[in-house]
Amino acid sequence: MSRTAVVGAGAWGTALAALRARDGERVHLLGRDAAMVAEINRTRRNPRYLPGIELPEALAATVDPAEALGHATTVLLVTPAQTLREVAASLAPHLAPAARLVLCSKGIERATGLFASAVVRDTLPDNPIAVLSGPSFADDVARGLPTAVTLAAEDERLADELAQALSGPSFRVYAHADVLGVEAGGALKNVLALAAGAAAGLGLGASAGAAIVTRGFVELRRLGEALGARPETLMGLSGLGDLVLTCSGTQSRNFRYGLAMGRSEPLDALPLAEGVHSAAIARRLARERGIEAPIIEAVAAILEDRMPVREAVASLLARPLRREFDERRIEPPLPVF
Ligand SMILES: NC(=O)c1ccc[n+]([C@@H]2O[C@H](COP(=O)([O-])OP(=O)(O)OC[C@H]3O[C@@H](n4cnc5c(N)ncnc54)[C@H](O)[C@@H]3O)[C@@H](O)[C@H]2O)c1
Ligand SMILES: O=P(O)(O)OC[C@H](O)CO
Repeated sequence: MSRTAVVGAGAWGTALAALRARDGERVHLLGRDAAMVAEINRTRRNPRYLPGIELPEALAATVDPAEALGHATTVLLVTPAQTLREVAASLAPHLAPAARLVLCSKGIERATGLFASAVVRDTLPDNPIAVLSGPSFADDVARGLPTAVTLAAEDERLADELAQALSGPSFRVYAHADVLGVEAGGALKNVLALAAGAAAGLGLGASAGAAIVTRGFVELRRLGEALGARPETLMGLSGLGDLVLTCSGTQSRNFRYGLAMGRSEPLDALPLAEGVHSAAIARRLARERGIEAPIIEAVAAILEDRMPVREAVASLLARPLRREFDERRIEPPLPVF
C-alpha cells in the first residue's frame, strides 16, 4: 500500500499534504515545532503558514521522523532549498531505501551551486529521486483551485507513476525526464520575480514589468541551457509558466520581497523568498559560463553588494542597445504539445 509523508510543515508542505489527504490517503506531515504540530492536529488548521484552510482528518502532523517515515513509500521534501542537505541527512536513518523522494524546493544551494536533486543524491544515493515544480501557489492548491505542475525524474517510468499518484481532480501533474531543466526553471524564476517586484515597488509601470518578464525569460533560458536544461523544458510549466506566475503580483513572496526592496521598506521580517538565497549563486553560475544575465546581475548587486535599487535600474537602462535575438544562434523549434 502506498503511503505518503511530507517533510516540512510550511505553506507548501501543508498544502501538498492536504491535497493528498483529501484524495483519501493517510498522510503524515513532519514538522519541527511541537506546539505548531499539536495545533494542526487539534484545530485542523495551520494558521502560521496556511491561514483560512481547513485541513482534512486524514492528515496527521508529527515531529517524530520515525513515525512519519517508518512506512512511507513516497516522501515529499518541502523545506527551503538551503536546508535540504541537513534535512536529507536527518532523514537518512528513518527512510526505507526504496522510498521515493519528491523534491519540492525551488533554489540553488549557495555553497555548491547544486540544484536539489544533486544535493539530496549526495546524502541519499540509493533512494529514487524526482522533482516537482511549476506554477503553484500553496494557497491556490490548498483551496482546490486548478493547478498544473511538472514532475521530473531521470527514470521516466518513475516520473509517470509519481505524476499519476500525485495528480488529483484539481492538481494536474505532467511527467518529464529533464530533472535539471525543471530545477533550473524553478530556481531562476524566483530571482527574476525579485526584479519584477522591485520594478513595481519603484512604480516603474506595467510596461517595465512586461520587459522584465520577457528579458528575464531570455536570461533564464540562456543560463538554463548552459547548465544543461532542454530548451522546451524552460518554455514549459516550470520555466516560463512559473516565471509568469511569480512575476504577476503580490501573491508571490518573491515578488513581495522585491516590492519591499523597491520601496526601501524593511526586509527582515518578510517570509521566505528563495530568490534572495539563489541570486548570488545564479550570478556566479552565469559568469562562470560566460552567460550575459543583466537582470540576475542587478538583483545580486542589490542584495549582495548593497547597490541602491535605482542605481541598478539605471545600469540596466544604460546597457548598449543590441539586437533582440542573437541571430547566430539557431533557435530550436517550438515544442509540440
Ligand atoms: N509556498 C508556495 O506557494 C510554494 C509553491 C511551490 C514551491 N515552493 C517551494 O517550497 C519550498 C518551501 O516553501 P514553503 O512555502 O513551504 O516555505 P515556508 O517558509 O512556508 O515553510 C518552510 C518550512 O520549512 C521548515 N524548515 C525551515 N528550515 C528547516 C530545517 N533546517 N529543517 C527542517 N525544516 C525546516 C520550516 O519550519 C517551515 O515549516 C521552497 O523552496 C519554495 O520555493 C513553495
Ligand atoms: O510565493 P513564491 O514567490 O515563493 O512562489 C511560490 C511558487 O514557487 C509559485 O509557483
